Amino acid sequence: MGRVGVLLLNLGGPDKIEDVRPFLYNLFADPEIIRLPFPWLQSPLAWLISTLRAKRSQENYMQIGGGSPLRRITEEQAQALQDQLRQRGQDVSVYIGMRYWHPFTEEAISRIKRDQIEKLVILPLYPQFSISTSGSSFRLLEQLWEQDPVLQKIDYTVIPTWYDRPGYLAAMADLIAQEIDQFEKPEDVHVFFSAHGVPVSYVEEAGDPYQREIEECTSLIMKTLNRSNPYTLAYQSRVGPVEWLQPYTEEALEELAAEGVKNLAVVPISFVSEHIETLQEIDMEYREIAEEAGIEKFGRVPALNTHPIFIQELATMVTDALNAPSVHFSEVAHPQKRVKMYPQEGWEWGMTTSAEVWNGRVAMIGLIALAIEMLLGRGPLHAFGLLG
Ligand SMILES: C=CC1=C(C)c2cc3[nH]c(cc4nc(cc5[nH]c(cc1n2)c(C)c5CCC(=O)O)C(CCC(=O)O)=C4C)c(C)c3C=C
Ligand SMILES: [Fe+2]
Repeated sequence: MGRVGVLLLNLGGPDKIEDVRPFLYNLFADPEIIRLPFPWLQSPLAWLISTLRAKRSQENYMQIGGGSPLRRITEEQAQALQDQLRQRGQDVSVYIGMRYWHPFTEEAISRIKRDQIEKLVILPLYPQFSISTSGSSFRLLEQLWEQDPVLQKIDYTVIPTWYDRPGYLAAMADLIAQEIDQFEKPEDVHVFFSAHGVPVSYVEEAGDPYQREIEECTSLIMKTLNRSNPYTLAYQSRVGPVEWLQPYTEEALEELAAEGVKNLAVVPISFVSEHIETLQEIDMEYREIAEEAGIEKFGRVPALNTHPIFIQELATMVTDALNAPSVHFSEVAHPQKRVKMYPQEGWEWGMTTSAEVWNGRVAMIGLIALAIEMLLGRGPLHAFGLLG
């Protein structure tokens, strides 16, 4: 085998407070996050949403020290994985490709080309597949491959999803057991899985397997834990006006408290590193909601980060993938149907509901843009060079 590389895919997060707005812009400019029928609308809308959301998001990042720990933790995971593979006699270089912030996927690809990697394993750091996460990164890579004859010479393989791998389940069960054993009566603790949500339309209309994989994953973790504790699964971090997967975490917490649950161990389930949604949303916002509702002890199971069993499993996945037939983007990147963010999204000509909805939206965007322009003296019209 020639030079071997592993490309770890992740979301990326703002390193410092000034990065928050451009990070949000990159996120909302991704058609796998907001899909619009007119591609030309994507950038202005991303600009508008990121500008409107930046202040609130910055306040949240300020509460966790002014930036995301994601880059540091992903670098630690990459180093630990490289060490583990080298201990197993596999001379492998590990690269990090973030979707929305540095080091960007494009930067990782430049390094992979510079190092003349001949065999590449592509491993998303998302245990469950979603169109909005692993799917988005695979789409980007597929486009880079299509444009670049040098990349086309690399013998690559993709690991699309790995929520059911024994080492991952064992590491999660180990962290949960450690947390519930800190309670006075471990057998009474309610295990509360909080997964990152996605809009319902991703699952129901675009065929995203995310919800099914999350449900199977929680059940497999509980089997691996092998204790009789009751458990609940809910979804956090919804954004925007559409319906997301339910139950929502805040409502499920209040319901459990109303049922008399006093001891809770919250398990972040869809991501393997600490990040803003564990450190700020769960540890601060949801803790407050739960305690106000009557939960007496709110424990939080840490994210895997560099848990040794987890790192060993990543290494095993890489060696297994090197010995198995290759899996290509065309087999994993495409949702079965078109993603719809809104029920009326599909365009139909004529005096139709969809035309009314889209006329209304365009008018709303115009009004909001005008309001921002009038309030701030700067706004989208300046940004697009329409005003001096
Ligand atoms: C598996 C995990 C994730 C899924 C699924 C996911 C979908 C998804 N996210 C947004 C919008 C935002 N996500 C943001 C941050 C963020 N998202 C994930 C993971 C998943 N997202 C992580 C790990 C992070 C944090 C990165 C960090 O800085 O530590 C943000 C920005 C933060 C904020 O302003 O709240 C937004 C916005 C959508 C719309 C979506 C599915 C369509
Ligand atoms: Fe997200």
